[in-house]
Amino acid sequence: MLTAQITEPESDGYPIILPTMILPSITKTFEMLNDLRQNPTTDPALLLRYRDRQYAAEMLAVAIGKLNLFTWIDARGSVATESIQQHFSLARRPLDVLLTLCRAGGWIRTESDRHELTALGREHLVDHSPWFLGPYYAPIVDSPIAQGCLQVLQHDRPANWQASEDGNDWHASMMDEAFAKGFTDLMNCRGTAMGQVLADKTGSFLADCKHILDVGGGSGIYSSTLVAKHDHLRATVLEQAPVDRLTRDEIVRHGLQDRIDVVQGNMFTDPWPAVADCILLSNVLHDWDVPEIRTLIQKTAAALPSGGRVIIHEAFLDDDKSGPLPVAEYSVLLVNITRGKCYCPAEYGEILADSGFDVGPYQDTIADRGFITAIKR
Ligand SMILES: C[S@@+](CC[C@H](N)C(=O)[O-])C[C@H]1O[C@@H](n2cnc3c(N)ncnc32)[C@H](O)[C@@H]1O
Repeated sequence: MLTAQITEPESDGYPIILPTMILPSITKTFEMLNDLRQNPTTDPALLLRYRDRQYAAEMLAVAIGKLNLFTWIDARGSVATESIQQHFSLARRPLDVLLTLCRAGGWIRTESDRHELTALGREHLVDHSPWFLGPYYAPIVDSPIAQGCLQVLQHDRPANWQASEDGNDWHASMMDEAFAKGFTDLMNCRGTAMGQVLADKTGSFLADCKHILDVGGGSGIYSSTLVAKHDHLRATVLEQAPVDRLTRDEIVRHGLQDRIDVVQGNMFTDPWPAVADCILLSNVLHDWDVPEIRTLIQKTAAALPSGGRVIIHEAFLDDDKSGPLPVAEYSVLLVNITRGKCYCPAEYGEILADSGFDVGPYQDTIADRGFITAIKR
């Protein structure tokens, strides 16, 4: 990206760009691109939300137009999750995501695992109400994304939208070089500002740490922002092929190859490098279901010394799973393209505690993301 320096407006209202001013300005732009210590001054949350909420309307359309879920709940007054699951033959993971979306949207409320409609849900989502809005969603109820939502709800299998053309899910698609490049770029651009804020907010937690292991680190952007802001840190990124090659290129682009190395490996089946006193799991656990999360957290515990630290960074639900709405919407995207969904701090906290960690409080970072920390006992 090249920019030219723009001078103060002249009397005719147009700025004058002098050739001699262009070179220092270009240099400044490249310096800014490489200076990972410089945070943006604005909040990109809405720009990310438009993209992150992409599946939510279709999931609601399916709940109204294919299941008639709200009319069914209303006829029963209140229902348990298991009754919904059995009656509609739905899988546990996507049903949890759908119910979270419904609570966050304010259409149902849940107490002791029993769900009932709110006034908003009863007036606008029940098919015999005079204010029923079902027909408003009819045009999208058979769209490819809606069909994918229905498939996930019924079969718990990610649909293939946003994966490669051959119908692989996201995980299999990441083995393809071209797909992996596009998706790693996507995560990298999102990670710059998020990584900078994460680095700011974890400063005191990392004060006594020396080496971070960034598991499933993608482009390595979080390692890069952490070491850029904290001079005492080094990092190792553990990534699978072919992403690991992209990771190396990105780290060289930032000039951080002397402080960050990259190890190629499968985080589930290969041993993790025993180098770290802190492990970062950024946007990794939310790609997986609970058994895989338990495995990754147990491997985290095994790779750390006593007193070792862990940071889980991603988009978190509130512990009662009634919001925040942007995260509930993002969870619909994740349940459709990965084997995971968004979780709350309490869910990870329980697994961390079982695996020998003392768990710290949740903290926000930027754009609906945040992190929890834990220290190995
Ligand atoms: C959603 S991305 C997160 C990337 C980065 N940590 C971030 O926060 O942007 C998940 C990453 O996990 C990596 N991954 C998935 N399965 C893996 C495996 N079995 N072993 C190593 N890495 C894996 C993917 O290649 C991908 O880069």
